[in-house]
Amino acid sequence: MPRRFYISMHRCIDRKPNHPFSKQQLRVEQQQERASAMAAQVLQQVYHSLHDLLWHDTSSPQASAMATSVLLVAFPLLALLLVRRRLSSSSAATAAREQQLAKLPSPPGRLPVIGHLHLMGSLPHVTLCDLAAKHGRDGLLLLRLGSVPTLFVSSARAAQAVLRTNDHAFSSRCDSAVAGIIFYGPSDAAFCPYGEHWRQVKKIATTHLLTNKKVRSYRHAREREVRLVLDKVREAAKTRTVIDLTEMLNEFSNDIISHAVSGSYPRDENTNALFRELTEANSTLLGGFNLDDYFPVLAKLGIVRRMLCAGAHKVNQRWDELLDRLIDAHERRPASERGEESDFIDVLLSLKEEYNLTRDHIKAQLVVMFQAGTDTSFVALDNVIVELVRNPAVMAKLQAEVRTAVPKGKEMVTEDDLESFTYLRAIIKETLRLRIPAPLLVPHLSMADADVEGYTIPSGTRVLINVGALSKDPSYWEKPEEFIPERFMEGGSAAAMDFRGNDFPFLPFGSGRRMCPGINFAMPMIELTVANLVYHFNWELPPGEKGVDMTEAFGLTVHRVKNLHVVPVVPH
Ligand code: HEM
Repeated sequence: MPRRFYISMHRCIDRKPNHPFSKQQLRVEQQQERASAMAAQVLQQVYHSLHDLLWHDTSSPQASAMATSVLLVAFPLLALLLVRRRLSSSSAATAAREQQLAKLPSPPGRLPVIGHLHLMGSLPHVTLCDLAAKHGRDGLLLLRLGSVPTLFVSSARAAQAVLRTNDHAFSSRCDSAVAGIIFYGPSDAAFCPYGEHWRQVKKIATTHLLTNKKVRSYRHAREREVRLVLDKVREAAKTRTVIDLTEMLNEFSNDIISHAVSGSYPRDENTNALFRELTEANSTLLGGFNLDDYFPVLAKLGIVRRMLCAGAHKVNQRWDELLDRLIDAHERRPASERGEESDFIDVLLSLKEEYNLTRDHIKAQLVVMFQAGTDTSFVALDNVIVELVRNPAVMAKLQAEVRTAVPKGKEMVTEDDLESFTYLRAIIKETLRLRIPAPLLVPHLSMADADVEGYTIPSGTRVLINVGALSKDPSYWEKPEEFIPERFMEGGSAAAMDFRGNDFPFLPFGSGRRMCPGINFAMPMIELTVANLVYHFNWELPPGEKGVDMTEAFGLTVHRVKNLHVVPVVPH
């Protein structure tokens, strides 16, 4: 807290009356003083608790931004809450809700105004595991993050109760002003609240954009993009140059999605780079600390909302211009030129009447495909390569699988070759188990009271499913912290376990109504890329480097802080 603000606040509290009062005036004055003193105490607590975040946890800009934002809003918010306290506590519905919430296990240390926010730290998925282990019961833990009750789910049984038994109650998304701007409403498939519109757009994603048939139609585009990566790596291998493989794979994932969204018409390097820049800008906006996630009442105030949303409006304007340009170009193109490989824009335009889609609805679907598809796929792909570099025996076994099946000297491994690579698929599964790109899924919101493990979870509760903890739960996984792809091979301890939403200890794509519709799109892209990278090259760490830095950062996805730098070597 700025010292200037702190001192002036105390001056205000220490002020003594300098003129006589009536008894009633005096009582009012005393009450106000008590409220002010309480406010000062609370702010002092807030200050001390957040002090650590601000000054000792500078590793994450998100943590600092969060702490700063909380400090900046704490005082007005507290005043607001003090005024509203009487009103809200008199509501019977609120009281009943509070009673239900009070029965749930919750960690100590809850502060006024910010609740448990100060306990989150810079890696919430890690902190939450620790808190759940210490204070959770029946796989459940209730946190008050700002003014929002948040249920944290960390057992496979409780996850099943939320995502399967009560899926209908837990299938909405939380209100977010920033997501509303970025996703035109939000009216996209991922952030749109549950309802008829969401059902329609999710149906479009699963039955028109991301079907097996559609994904197969992009096969040549995938192979072409992989070939471009191989060319770049081959150049570096000639001189044993260190390459930033993370950066290369990020660009590659973005290009693949760009192709699916807008095809090769009218696309160029600049458009791809712009897509990438805007997707990253969205990730920063959505993955950062957003006040309205924790203080929705405050965020509804005009001035606060304007401040919160300024950045989102700027980014949205740039998306808007880019997408308008691409949609216009697609509309001008004669139908005869579209061919079999129609892209997402073609498909959405063809569904306009059937689904009553406005231009903004179409744009929302396009933006979300970038957002949901790029970062997750890229992080998964990058993690696979990182684990291979860290586990040379696994790398050697995979290379043997691929190099035995594909004749030496072939220009590239194609999608026809992938079928027989069972070890490759086991490696991808094991990576998705040990390093889940979205370890808390996307937050769900309950729309009705629902029973979970004997507790009533009231409607309006935000729910985070810690799928990262489920896939390391020792009651389901042998040596859960070790990278052992063999567990997924025939005869292995997890041979029957799959990630398609039916095995609750293993949910990297979620489960139920809100499950990811992009598995069929992501898998061939990851398999094809990894198969080619290990078929053509051996991989070494740069001279002098002893290992890969695995420090993580939390955002829309969990990714490593440092990029993977490696040296490609052409085998003899
Ligand atoms: C390895 C890659 C991927 C992973 C690990 C992944 C993971 C996830 C997760 C965890 C969710 C949230 C589920 C929930 O909230 O319960 C999700 C939602 C979603 N994903 Fe993926 N995803 C991947 C790739 C893709 C791709 C390639 C696309 C599209 C091109 C895509 C599109 C979506 C959409 C539209 C949603 C929102 C679904 C809804 O809210 O109903 N994802 N994904």
